[in-house]
Amino acid sequence: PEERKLSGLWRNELDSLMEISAVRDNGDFQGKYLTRVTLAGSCAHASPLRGAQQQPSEGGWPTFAFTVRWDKFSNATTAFTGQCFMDTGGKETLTTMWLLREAVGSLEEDWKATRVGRNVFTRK
Ligand SMILES: CC(=O)N1C(=O)N[C@@H]2[C@H](CCCCC(=O)O)SC[C@@H]21
Repeated sequence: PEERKLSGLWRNELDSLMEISAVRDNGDFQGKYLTRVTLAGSCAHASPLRGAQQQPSEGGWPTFAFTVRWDKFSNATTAFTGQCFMDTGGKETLTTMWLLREAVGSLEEDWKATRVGRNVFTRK
């Protein structure tokens, strides 16, 4: 099947940008996530991301997962997982769900440390 790879520039519904660099033969990739959303009013930074995608030999749309380390923001990390789809017009979308883990000061606060959400990305 033609290369169904995630490399390139993507934008989500919050207008955040994700740049995925070359996808290796084993599906590994890395890139940068430029969020437009800052929880504590800090300015936007590019955060490193690493992940891996499937490359199904029988065709079909690959699933993937990646993590973003929000290193210039705070001690937080997000794990995204999802699948790439193409609509009849040839437009690719990445539908994802994510878990955002923020650092909390004590085990007693652990209950409130993880958020879940959805993001849809289309090529920029
Ligand atoms: C304070 C802090 O850690 N962060 C902050 O203020 N913004 C980033 C992330 C924003 C993700 C929004 C979703 C998107 O852009 O698609 S949540 C953790 C990090």
